[in-house]
Amino acid sequence: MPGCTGSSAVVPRPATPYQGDIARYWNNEARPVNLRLGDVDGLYHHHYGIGDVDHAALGDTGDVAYEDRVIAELHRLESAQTDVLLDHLGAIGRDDTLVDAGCGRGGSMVMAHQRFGCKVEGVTLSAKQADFANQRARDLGIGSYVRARVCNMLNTPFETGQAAASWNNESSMYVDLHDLMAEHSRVLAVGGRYVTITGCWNPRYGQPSKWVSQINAHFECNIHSRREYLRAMIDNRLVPQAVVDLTPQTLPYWKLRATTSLVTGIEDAFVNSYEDGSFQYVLIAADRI
Ligand SMILES: C[S@@+](CC[C@H](N)C(=O)[O-])C[C@H]1O[C@@H](n2cnc3c(N)ncnc32)[C@H](O)[C@@H]1O
Ligand SMILES: CC(C)=CCC/C(C)=C/COP(=O)(O)OP(=O)(O)O
Ligand SMILES: [Mg+2]
Repeated sequence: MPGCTGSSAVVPRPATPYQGDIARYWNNEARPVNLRLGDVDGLYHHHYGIGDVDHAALGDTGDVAYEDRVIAELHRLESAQTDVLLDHLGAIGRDDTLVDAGCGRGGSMVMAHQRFGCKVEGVTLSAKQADFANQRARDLGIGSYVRARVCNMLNTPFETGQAAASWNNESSMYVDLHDLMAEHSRVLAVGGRYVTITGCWNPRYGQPSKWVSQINAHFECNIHSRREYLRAMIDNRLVPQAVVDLTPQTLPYWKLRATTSLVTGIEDAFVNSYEDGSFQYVLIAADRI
């Protein structure tokens, strides 16, 4: 993808036909489950939630406002997921630069800036997402800190060693992991921190299960195995210092989501694969040595 742009005015050519398809997927994506949750507080996520459901906050299922409370609770759990990712970035100062690889509509970037006060650079293949994220940053008065560009995460415009920390939040299943970790390793300062939260198939199961295949088809992505993450990191000077199995913590989110009118049809594949052990929801944090 030659160059990167901060707007949809000039969109660089995708590096591969596949990336063109992924750009089209996200340029066309407008699922209510994502927009209704983001409308709660203006933080728009494209990832899943973790944590216990606050059933007291949901109230009576017969209330006319019940589904609105479920939407707010699902969103709270998705923002809680971002907080756990940010907890693993280490000590970040106001003068640092963070990189969000596959930034979506920018909810994690806004939360990172709100927590650390620093610059957050995001890349996405989707011009629509980049424009949306940049408009949200302008609306919040943080446009000089939070910026999304249309750019391939495997070929970013960032200087070598520029970032104190970088992450993939449910965006690593669209690229080759060795290519990805090589680019993070280049952009990160020595001693910097890389974090990913991802769904990955469990090598103890053997191969991707039918549920994992359904998720791949649903999102046009290519879920990796947990071992591939660790191997690609270690081969690229990224030494894992935390590997956290978040599977038990994401199941409550999925079971609550499956009760709403916002279901997209993929809920059973996530619940079944998490419960049969073929698929895991994992956070990996690694130090750039
Ligand atoms: C499921 S969304 C996650 C968005 C965001 N990380 C979040 O947590 O809300 C996946 C994102 O990865 C981006 N993506 C996929 N392949 C990419 C690539 N090669 N370069 C840059 N972004 C990519 C998509 O454009 C999309 O924004
Ligand atoms: C854990 C894995 C394998 C995720 C694949 C990446 C992905 C599409 C995440 C959710 O995006 P979204 O929030 O747009 O999806 P949905 O419409 O289901 O909420
Ligand atoms: Mg979603």
